[in-house]
Amino acid sequence: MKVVKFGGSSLSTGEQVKKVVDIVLSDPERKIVVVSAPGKRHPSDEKITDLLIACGKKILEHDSETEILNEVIQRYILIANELGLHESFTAEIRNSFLQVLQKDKSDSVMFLEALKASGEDTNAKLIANYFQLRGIEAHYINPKDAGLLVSNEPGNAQVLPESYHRLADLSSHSGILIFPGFFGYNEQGEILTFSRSGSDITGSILANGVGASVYENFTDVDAVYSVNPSIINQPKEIREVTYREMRELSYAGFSVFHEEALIPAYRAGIPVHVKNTNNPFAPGTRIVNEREQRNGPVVGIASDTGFCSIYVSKYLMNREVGFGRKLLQILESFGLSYEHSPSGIDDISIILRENQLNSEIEKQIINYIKEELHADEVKVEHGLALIMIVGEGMRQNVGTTARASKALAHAGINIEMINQGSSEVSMMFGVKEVNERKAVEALYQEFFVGVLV
Ligand SMILES: Nc1ncnc2c1ncn2[C@@H]1O[C@H](COP(=O)(O)OP(=O)(O)O)[C@@H](O)[C@H]1O
Ligand SMILES: N[C@@H](CC(=O)OP(=O)(O)O)C(=O)O
Repeated sequence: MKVVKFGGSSLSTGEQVKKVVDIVLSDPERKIVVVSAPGKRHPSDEKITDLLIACGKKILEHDSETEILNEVIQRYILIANELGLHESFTAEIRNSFLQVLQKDKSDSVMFLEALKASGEDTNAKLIANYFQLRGIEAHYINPKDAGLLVSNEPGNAQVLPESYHRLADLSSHSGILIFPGFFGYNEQGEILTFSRSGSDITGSILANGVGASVYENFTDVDAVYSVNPSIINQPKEIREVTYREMRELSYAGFSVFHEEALIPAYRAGIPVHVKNTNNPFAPGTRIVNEREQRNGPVVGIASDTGFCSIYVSKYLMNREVGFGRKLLQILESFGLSYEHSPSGIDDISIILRENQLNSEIEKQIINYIKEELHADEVKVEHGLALIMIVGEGMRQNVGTTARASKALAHAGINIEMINQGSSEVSMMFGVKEVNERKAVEALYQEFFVGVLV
């Protein structure tokens, strides 16, 4: 049995939904279908989820939501009409949104959670309806009825372990099951969403629960590319990548697959296959436990912006017991999470996402570290991009750091920091954000041009 997930880009129009249904029907193993809300039809379009968030904010600010709400409803009606669904169903769509808007707003966060989830929920109902119109036994499945329990973390929910055995029952359900992605329910029966793009996570959880033979993730590109295609035109495709490599690449910027979506599939040993809805016969990319090392040490180069570093130096820091702990405790007291912490004998840098800071918090942290830890110097550097080169082959291969540093030096890029992950499958370079593209291009040239991956 296969679990198949279709992203928002695969469901943005009626034409796209028809392709999705054809793909599902072309393989009888494709039984559980996870769907996102309709995504962008063209680059300047808006995703339904973004429209719903904007709509919810208007309501909570007592502003008029009518225009955005109509836009949302019209998008579904357009799709429903393209698919030839019955008029009574289009009326149902309108009513279901109006019902969500009637919900209690005293807890604004939970109200927004329910509104966000209604994008996937409505789409799952719509798609089930279209399967039925084509004469196929298909059922919309509600995540609460199926037992998808999640933690109480709005916009960042985590699956609760007891979900898995409950979800296992889906495998004995008749027909094709259409399951809305992106959300589950807490123990009180309230809706909570995963982090953005989290339908990938739903698919992986279901694949684990039913013990699928494969989790197919359909999107709008032929494969996971070795580098973000918006930086390099037509980059090399990755045929096979390990869970560990993909986890690092997703974390570091490969938005094609959600960074949290690998773990459930990995734990159950289920391969993930990324494929293109618009070109389903392309081989795609397989995410597996082990792969053959054929084409050099690096499988992919990811990058992301929006980081800053807190640099702390103190003479003889290495001899001071508990220095690192105290420093991290200060960050914890401000509720900050950190990404990396490269260190030397007398200094340490803590890399954070800079959207967690503002000038006031920054000032307080600097003073706190100076006073509590008697640091010689504390400074914050903004506008950093992190470039991650990833590959299992880096563990056995000597000289990868040297090649990468040389390539960056040739391109005239100053490396602000280097950090090699303890797993030795990744190496991170911090550069100024303005140099992100140039750095990725230089590294791509070094590790991929002329190499078959
Ligand atoms: N390394 C990469 N390989 C492939 N696509 C990538 C990569 N990095 C970023 N992307 C982007 O991810 C997009 C697909 O992800 P997303 O828009 O979330 O799809 P979906 O709507 O299917 O969930 C691609 O269109 C591409 O622009
Ligand atoms: N619709 C949700 C969840 C999701 O996974 O969407 P997509 O498949 O379009 O990335 C979001 O936009 O976050």
